[in-house]
Amino acid sequence: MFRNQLNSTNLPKCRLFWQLCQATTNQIQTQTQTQTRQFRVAVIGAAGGIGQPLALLLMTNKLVTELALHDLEATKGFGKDLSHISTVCKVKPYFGEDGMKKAIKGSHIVMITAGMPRKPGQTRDFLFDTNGPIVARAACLVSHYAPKALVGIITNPVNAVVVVAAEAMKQAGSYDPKRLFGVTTLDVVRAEKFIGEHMDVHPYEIRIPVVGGHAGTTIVPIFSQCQPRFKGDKKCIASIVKRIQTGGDEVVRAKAGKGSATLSMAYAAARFTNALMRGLKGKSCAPECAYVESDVTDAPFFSTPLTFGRKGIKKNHGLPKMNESEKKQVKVAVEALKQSAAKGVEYMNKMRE
Ligand SMILES: NC(=O)c1ccc[n+]([C@@H]2O[C@H](COP(=O)([O-])OP(=O)(O)OC[C@H]3O[C@@H](n4cnc5c(N)ncnc54)[C@H](O)[C@@H]3O)[C@@H](O)[C@H]2O)c1
Ligand SMILES: O=C(O)C[C@H](O)C(=O)O
Repeated sequence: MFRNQLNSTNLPKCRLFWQLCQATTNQIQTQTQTQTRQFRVAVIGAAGGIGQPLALLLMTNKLVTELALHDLEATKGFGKDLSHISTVCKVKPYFGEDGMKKAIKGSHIVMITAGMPRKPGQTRDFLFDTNGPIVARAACLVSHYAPKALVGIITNPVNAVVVVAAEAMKQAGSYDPKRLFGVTTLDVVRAEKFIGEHMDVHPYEIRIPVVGGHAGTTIVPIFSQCQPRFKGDKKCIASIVKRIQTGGDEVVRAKAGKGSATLSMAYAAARFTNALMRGLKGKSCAPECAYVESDVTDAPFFSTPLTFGRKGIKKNHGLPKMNESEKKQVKVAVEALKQSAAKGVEYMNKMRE
């Protein structure tokens, strides 16, 4: 129809009409895109092994409007690179000590991945002295400049530094336990992958809660609640549990001194961020496990399945039904997590003195 009109003698008028139609269509498309893409997400430690692939995955998430990328190292180069990707997401690179505040300000979600990864032979706990202060500072800035933001902490040792973050936020004057999360999604991702491989089922179809914390025996996959029902004997379960608990060591060894899990972690963090954003939008999402302040056990922080909403945690589903062996594993985890939490609190108390 438009082509016919364009062939007529009335060309200038038709062209104007055509341009108006085009402009309206573009406007509608842009509005639709911006209506669905509406969150500013800050990645702190963005130039690192996890930060870069996480930024790439978030760039392609329809819910992200703006990515604030901060690192002590320069973020301008890879920020520029990302900014050429044909999505409507804007990239804002920041660096240096001052840049963190600017990256955090105005963000709906802050993902913290800043800090050292471990080397073969080291435990995650070994990183506490280096990474504790980094997380404390970031948490303090969130408290001041984005007190309503949801904060995901990836930096290790998660079991202790999430407590450091909580204490830092309390000291800074704004802490909401519903908005602070230790990211343990990689343990769930590993469980889905290893169980999927064992049962010859697509990992997307596996659902299994992994409760506790994020180190060794504090990682407790609840096989009795695996869906579809796990097929395998006790020996088989024990060997997959062990592999999930030591998945991080497996990668650290394979990388032979060049860091720890980055790509699988970026995948897990992107999945977790997406779940947080769906909650913020009031959309439904399958529960995800995360390490949060909790009264589910005697440990002050504990990972259990959570449903997210507009203000962070909407529902903590608590401990799933467990068999005797799983209950024993949780007991062991609780004792270790009490110690990790005490370490985090003690550190922040010393900082205050
Ligand atoms: N939660 C988990 O499941 C999980 C999984 C994998 C790794 N991790 C942890 O994530 C952390 C990061 O791992 P990575 O492989 O990306 O390390 P990396 O060394 O590749 O990157 C870390 C980045 O943090 C930056 N950084 C350091 N101090 C900073 C500060 N004060 N402000 C801003 N940026 C700062 C560094 O410049 C670097 O670019 C490690 O502590 C690692 O143990 C956690
Ligand atoms: O193992 C590590 O140090 C990194 C991370 O916590 C992981 O589980 O891969």
